Amino acid sequence: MKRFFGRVRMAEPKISDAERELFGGPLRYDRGWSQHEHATLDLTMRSALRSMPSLIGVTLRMAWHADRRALIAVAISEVGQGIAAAVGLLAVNAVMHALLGGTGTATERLHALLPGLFAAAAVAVVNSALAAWSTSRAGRLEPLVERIATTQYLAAAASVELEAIDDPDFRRLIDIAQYGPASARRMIGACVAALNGVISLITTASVLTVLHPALLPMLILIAAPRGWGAMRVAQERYVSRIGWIEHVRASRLIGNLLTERTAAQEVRIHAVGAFLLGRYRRMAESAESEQERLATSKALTEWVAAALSGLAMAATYGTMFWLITHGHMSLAVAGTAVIAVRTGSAGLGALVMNVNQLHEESLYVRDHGRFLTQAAERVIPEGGAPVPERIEQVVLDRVTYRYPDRDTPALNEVTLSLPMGSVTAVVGENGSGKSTLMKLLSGLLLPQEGTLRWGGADIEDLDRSQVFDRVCLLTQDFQRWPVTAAMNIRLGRPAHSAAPHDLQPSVEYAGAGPVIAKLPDGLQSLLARMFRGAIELSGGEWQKMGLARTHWRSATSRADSVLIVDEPTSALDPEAEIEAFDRIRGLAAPHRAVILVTHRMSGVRHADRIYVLHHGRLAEQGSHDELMAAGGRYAAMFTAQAAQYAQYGQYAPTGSIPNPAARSSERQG
Ligand SMILES: Nc1ncnc2c1ncn2[C@@H]1O[C@H](COP(=O)(O)OP(=O)(O)OP(=O)(O)O)[C@@H](O)[C@H]1O
Repeated sequence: MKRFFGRVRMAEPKISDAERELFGGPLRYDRGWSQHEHATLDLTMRSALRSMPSLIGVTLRMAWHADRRALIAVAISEVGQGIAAAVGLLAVNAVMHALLGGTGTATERLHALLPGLFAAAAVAVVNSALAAWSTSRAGRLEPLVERIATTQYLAAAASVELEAIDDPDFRRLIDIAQYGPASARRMIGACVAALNGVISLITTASVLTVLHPALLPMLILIAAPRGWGAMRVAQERYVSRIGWIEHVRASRLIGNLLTERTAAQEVRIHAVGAFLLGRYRRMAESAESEQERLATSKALTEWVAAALSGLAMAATYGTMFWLITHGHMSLAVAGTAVIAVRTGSAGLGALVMNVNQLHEESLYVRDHGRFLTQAAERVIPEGGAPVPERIEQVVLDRVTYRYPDRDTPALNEVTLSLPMGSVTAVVGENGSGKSTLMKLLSGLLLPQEGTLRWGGADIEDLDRSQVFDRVCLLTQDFQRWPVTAAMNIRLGRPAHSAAPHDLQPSVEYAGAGPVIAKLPDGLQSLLARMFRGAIELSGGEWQKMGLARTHWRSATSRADSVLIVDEPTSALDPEAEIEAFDRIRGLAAPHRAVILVTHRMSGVRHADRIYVLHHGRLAEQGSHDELMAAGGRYAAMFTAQAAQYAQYGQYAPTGSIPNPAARSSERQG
C-alpha cells in the first residue's frame, strides 16, 4: 500500500562504474536543480491547488503584457466552449427524452428528436469553431510570452556587474533560469487547457446536478483515482529527473567531447574515442534501467487508478440502476447522465493533469523570476556624474579586491597611476593579479577598499557606461565573433557606422592586410567555422583581427581614454610580436594611456613605467633601467628570459623594439 500511497521519495541513483572512473563519482556541477527537491516532494494535490492562483496570475500578467487582445479572445472562446458543452448536453437530453420518454409511433418519435439532434450538431460546429479560435490565439500568445521571458533573461544577464557573473551561486542561477522562458510558454497552453477543463467541468457538473443531485459526487468518485494516478506518475517522473540530472549531464558531456572540434585531435590520436564510447555505453545502460523502473511503476500506478475508477463507475451505474428501478430517474435522464458522467470524468482527469503540469512548469518560471530579482539587485547602476573629456590620469590608491569565493585578495593595497600619453607595463608571475588589475582599471570590477579615480572623480560616482566608453580592451581571450571580418572589426564600437573603406586604416594598422587578402570575399567573409562557407583563422590571424578592432575603437574617440592590453601577442610569431608591440605602444597618444600586461619581457622594456606584481601586491616599480639596476624580481625575470633567447641565438630582447615615446605622436598624427 505504501508503495502506492506513501510519499514519493528521492532515491540516490545507482552510479555506473564508468561514471565513478571518469568523474570520481556522480557529477555534481549544478546543485541548482536540487532546490526543487522540497517543492517536488510537496507536489501534492493540495500544494498544487494552493499555488494555482499566483501561478495563473504570473502567466496571465505576462500574456496580458504580450497581447491583451489575444488573451481576451482566448478567454471568450474558452468560456464559449464551456457554455456550448452545457447546451450540447441539454440537446442530448432532449434527444434522449424524445427517443425514450416520448409517446407515439417510432416515426413520430424520430421526428420529435430531430430538433434536438440539429441543436447538438450546431453546438458541435460552434464548439469546434471556438476551439480553433482559441488554438490560434493561444498559438500567438505562446511565442510572445517566451520571447518576453527570454528577452528579460538575456537583458538581465547582460546588465549585471562582472562580479555577479564570477559568483558561482549567481552563475548557477543564470543556468537554471534559462529553462524559465520555455516553461512560461508551456504554461500558457496548460493554463488554457486548465481553464477549458474548469469551465466544462462546471457546466457538466451543473447539468448533472440538474439531472439528479446524487450524480455529482459519483462523478468525483470516478475521476479522483485517475487524478491521483496522473499526479503520482508525474511526481515519480519529476523526482527521478532530478535524481538523475547529473548523470544525464555526464552522458551528454561525453557525447559532446566525442563530437567537439577542440577535442577531435586527441580523440583520434590518443584513441580516446573508443575509450569514451565504451564508458558512454555503460552509463547509458544504468540510465536505461531507471527508465524501465519508471515505466513499470507508471504501468502499475495507472492500473491501480483505472481499477479504482472502474469500481467507482460500477457503483455509479449501480446507483443509476437503483434510481431507475425505483422510479427516481427516467430512462432518458439516465442516458444523458451516462454521457455526462463519461465526459465529466475524462475532463476532471485531464484537469488534474493540467494543474500538475502547471505546477511542474511553475518551478522553472519561479527560478526565472528569482533570477530577474537577483539580477536587478546586481545590475550595473545607471546614471552618475559624466566623465570629463580631459582626465589627465587614472589613479589607483591603495586598492584591494578579493573574489567572492576566495579567502585571500587578488589585489592588495595597490597604488599606481596611468598618465595620458604614457605606456605602463605590468608584469608578474601567473596568478599575481594582473588581469584583476585590468578589470578594475576598466570599471568592470569596483575596488572593495581604496579608491580608483578617473581624473579627480571616484569611479563609484561616475556614470559607468561613460567609463566603459573610454576603455579599449585587447585581451588574450578577446571575443572571436562569428560574423564577417568587417563586423569583427566594427564591433569595437558597434554604434559607429562603418563602410569597408573606413575600416581599411585599422586593417593596415594591425598588419591584417594579408589575412584579409586571403579571404574569399575580403572583409565581407564570414569568420565562423560552424557555418557553411565560413573561414576559420589561425590564432595569430585572429589576434591581428583583435588588434584591428582595438584600433577601430581607439580611432573613433577623441576623448581621454585608457587602452588595456592583456597578453595580446601570445599567438603571434616572434616577428609579428615585435611589430605588434610596436603598434600597440604607438597607440599611446596625448589623450590615451596604454597599459600593457605581458609575460614577454621584450615587450615591456621601453614602457615609461613598469609595475611588478607579486601575490597581489606591488613588489617593485620603475623604468626598465631602474629595475635592472635594483637587481630584484624584475631583473631576475628579464635576465632569465634574455638568457633563454640568447641560448637559441635569436630575437634577443635588446634593441629589437623602438621606443614608443619617440614614435607615438607621429603615428597618431
Ligand atoms: N573569476 C575569479 N574568481 C575567483 N578567483 C579568481 C577569478 N579570477 C582570478 N582569480 C584568482 O585571483 C588571483 C589573481 O588572478 P589574475 O587572473 O588576476 O592573475 P594574473 O596575474 O592575470 O595571472 P596570469 O598571468 O596567469 O594570467 C588568482 O589566484 C586567481 O586564481
